[in-house]
Amino acid sequence: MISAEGLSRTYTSRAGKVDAVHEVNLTVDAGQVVGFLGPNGAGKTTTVRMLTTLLDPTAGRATVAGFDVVRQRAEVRRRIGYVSQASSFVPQRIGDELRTQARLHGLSARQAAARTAELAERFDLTGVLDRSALRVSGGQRRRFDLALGLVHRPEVLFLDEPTAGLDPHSRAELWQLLRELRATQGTSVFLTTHYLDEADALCDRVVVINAGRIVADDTSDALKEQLGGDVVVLETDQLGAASAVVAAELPGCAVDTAPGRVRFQIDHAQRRLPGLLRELDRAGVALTSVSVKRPTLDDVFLRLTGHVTGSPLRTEVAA
Ligand SMILES: Nc1ncnc2c1ncn2[C@@H]1O[C@H](COP(=O)(O)OP(=O)(O)OP(=O)(O)O)[C@@H](O)[C@H]1O
Repeated sequence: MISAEGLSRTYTSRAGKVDAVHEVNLTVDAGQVVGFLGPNGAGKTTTVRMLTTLLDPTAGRATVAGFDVVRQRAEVRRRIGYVSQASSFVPQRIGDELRTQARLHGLSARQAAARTAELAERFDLTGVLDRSALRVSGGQRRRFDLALGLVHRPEVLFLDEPTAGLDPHSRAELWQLLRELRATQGTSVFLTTHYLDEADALCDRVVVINAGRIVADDTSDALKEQLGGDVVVLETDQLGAASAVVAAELPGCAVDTAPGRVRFQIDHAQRRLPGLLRELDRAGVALTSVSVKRPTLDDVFLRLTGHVTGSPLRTEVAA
């Protein structure tokens, strides 16, 4: 559905040249939901603008829904939906805007009214169809943006930070809608986000870009696996005996002890812990607690990019 080879964009300004996107290779299959992550200035928007025909690449090529983004711009546009970060200024009433968009995409007046009713129902907008998009809540506004992007039943939907600025409740609602969309429509989705948990929860694959280059492209689970397994902490007063059992059962595993606890890292802890716990019990080691921490996508992101993402969620939580 999306294919990019060597896709590049260099900006030239008075300050000099910026390699905003450098030789990006990318594929997104039909029905896949791919999260596109990167720190500020990494090249996400530039990539999305090229894939949505809004900006010409300076090198390389890309096809979306089978059409070239430069030579077959109109064909691409007909088949994609793009919900941008800054939703457009829409003074019209929500219902009118949905109908107008449907007519612009070639639907008859009757079909446009039917499509509007269908989208309003699906995105829970029925009660606000007579209101201007400037007079609804943030969550309703994002749902309206999404409905607008889907009016013409696009094959590929581009979402630029779809839940930025939403409160946790509206965010959860939007996640649910995106999951339903994926389950029922088979639409391919390319979603940029700063929220690592969003990529984890919604996406089949995560592509990480840093300084214009793709630095990871895999499932979030596979990326987490690369971090070297789960961190296990055993709380016990019998440090010597506990570390000896761990060392014997998990040869080569680095064991770190501190007063009251033994800590180590292993792959697939859930599968390997029961056997280890049996051996500890057999050796007479009393444990007061056992905890397992899976690496998070934040850990992966930090390792790949060296940045802590400017996650709006964290700011919200902290505020
Ligand atoms: N029109 C432009 N002229 C010159 N440089 C630009 C232009 N647009 C973007 N850049 C530069 O290109 C790089 C990539 O920017 P881009 O907006 O694609 O990043 P981003 O990953 O979307 O960032 P953010 O998460 O902050 O939105 C940055 O260094 C940016 O300053």
